[in-house]
Amino acid sequence: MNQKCAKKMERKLNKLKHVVFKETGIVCSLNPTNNIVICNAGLVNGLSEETILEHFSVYGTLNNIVLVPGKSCSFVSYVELDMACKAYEALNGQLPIAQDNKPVYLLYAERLPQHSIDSRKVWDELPGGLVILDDFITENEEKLLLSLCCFDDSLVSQMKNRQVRHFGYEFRYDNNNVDKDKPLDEKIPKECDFLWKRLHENTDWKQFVPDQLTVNHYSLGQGIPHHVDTHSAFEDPIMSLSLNSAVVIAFKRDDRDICVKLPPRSLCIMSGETRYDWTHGIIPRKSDVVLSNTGSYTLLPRGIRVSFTFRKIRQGECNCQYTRNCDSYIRKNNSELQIAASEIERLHVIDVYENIALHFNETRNKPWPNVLEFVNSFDVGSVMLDVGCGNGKYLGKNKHVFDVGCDTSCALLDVCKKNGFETFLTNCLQLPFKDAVADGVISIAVIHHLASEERRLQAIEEMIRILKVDGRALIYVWAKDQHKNNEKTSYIKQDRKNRKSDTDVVVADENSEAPVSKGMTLPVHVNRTQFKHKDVLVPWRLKNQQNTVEDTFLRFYHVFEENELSDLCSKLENVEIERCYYDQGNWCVVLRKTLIKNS
Ligand SMILES: O=C(O)CCC(=O)C(=O)O
Ligand SMILES: [Fe+2]
Ligand SMILES: [Zn+2]
Repeated sequence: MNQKCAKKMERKLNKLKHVVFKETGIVCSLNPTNNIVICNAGLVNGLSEETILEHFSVYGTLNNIVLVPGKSCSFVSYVELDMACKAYEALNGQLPIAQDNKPVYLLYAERLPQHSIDSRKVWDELPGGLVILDDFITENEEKLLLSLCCFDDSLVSQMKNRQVRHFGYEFRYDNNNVDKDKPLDEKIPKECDFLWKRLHENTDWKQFVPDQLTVNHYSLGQGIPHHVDTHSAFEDPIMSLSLNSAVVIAFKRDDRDICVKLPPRSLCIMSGETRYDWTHGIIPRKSDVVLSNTGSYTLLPRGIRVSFTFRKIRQGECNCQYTRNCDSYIRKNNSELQIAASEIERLHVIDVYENIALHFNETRNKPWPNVLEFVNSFDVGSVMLDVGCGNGKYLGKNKHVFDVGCDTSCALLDVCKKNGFETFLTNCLQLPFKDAVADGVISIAVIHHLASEERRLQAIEEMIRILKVDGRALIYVWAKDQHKNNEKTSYIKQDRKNRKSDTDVVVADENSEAPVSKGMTLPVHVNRTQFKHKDVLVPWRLKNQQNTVEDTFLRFYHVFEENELSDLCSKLENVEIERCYYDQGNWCVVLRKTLIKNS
């Protein structure tokens, strides 16, 4: 390096030193230690453990890799000082792994950040009901099984997706189910029978004999997206035999992510909690990062992997206790909801708001900026309707428009009236207006209280009906995902200490249910936690002036998945979705009314 370059590098590193300190609180310098800081590449620029390991393990054994969420720096730690020095000399200012293929800049650090990467990603603890039996079969048996079903390798490697073959019954990926009345001619090969004898002799699974087999053939770089094997399709357990190559499979539940190495010839038994409540998936990549027994990170290259997944077809519906991923439970609830929808809305929405109106009013006075911006975007003289206006938080905000609110709660409309707003009483399913009279409609946190998809669609249809062509509507609904982009929403973040009003404290246990109508029950959501179900009862603890709890009410909510709201809106022929976004734990759309397309 000439002197000019050296000066430039020094200035660059000095600047980055401050950036790293600001981002992580870690002091770094040019004094060699075992820990190297990659100052300008991290999770935000798409750097992965795998890439780090690929380039840095060339110089020695790593005992830690730390990627900090949301940051553009990362850390690598070597077991020996001279390894770190060698890597530093070779890679500083050279290695183009940062964004735009710019070289990485390196410094040394005294310590690593406390909160490492994915501190959620764990290796030592298996989810409940997961068992891995190493060396379940011998190498000869592995060869025999591999020979049972040939995939043409030259053909396979050109395909984007893994190759799949079914025996006994076909698993259809279009509807995630099996045709139970259409068994295949090709049964599970007899050559597999020794597996069950061995299983019965060596484990507590004394009865299990599968009647369905899926063979997955993964070429290099292929994986399988996270999923739960459909509850109603297969019994418990599910067993997967790994052949030819090891792979890392991940199990996820809530914000936990457990990585498990499946060596070749091992049998992975997924039962109970693992089979029903955790998703499993294999990231598509060519190698995996594994934590060895000695605590060092190594790169485990993958080869072609074939897995034999054995299952037993379930007759009838599933009635497991793990309801969130249970298609049987969801289907039953949905059909019951269809029938009972209007009654549930009356008991668990309309009556509840009538009862909690005054208390609700005290807790709802801060308008959301994006809604205000929408309201303020209308011209002088525009006609605007707030469907489900509640206490009138968004009425009278734009002084140049003529705005009217409507709601099902007389008590909330009284609050509006006291503030001098125009309102009327109505249900959002039928708006008492002629077609095409309004320039704008807002409906904030309303249609998630409707208990069937048909009714939610009907409410949107009504809003569009009363809009003039080119009129715009803004709709907000509560999102099922309250952890979007790794940020918890204020709903999740608010804990007891900094909560202004103590209305939403935890009153439900995990998995508790409450009756709603005609023998039907719905899950009761635990406040301030992620949603487990889409149709839930959310507790409201009613407090009096003295701030003591008088009663608990359960409000019905249908919380929305990503894209669910926009998919629903797309069903209407005369709307264009102008914008779709996530705001304060809600999914939001801006719609524009159009003429009916091609008519
Ligand atoms: O390849 C594996 O081990 C898992 C396959 C799997 O999860 C499935 O086919 O449902
Ligand atoms: Fe699976
Ligand atoms: Zn189930």
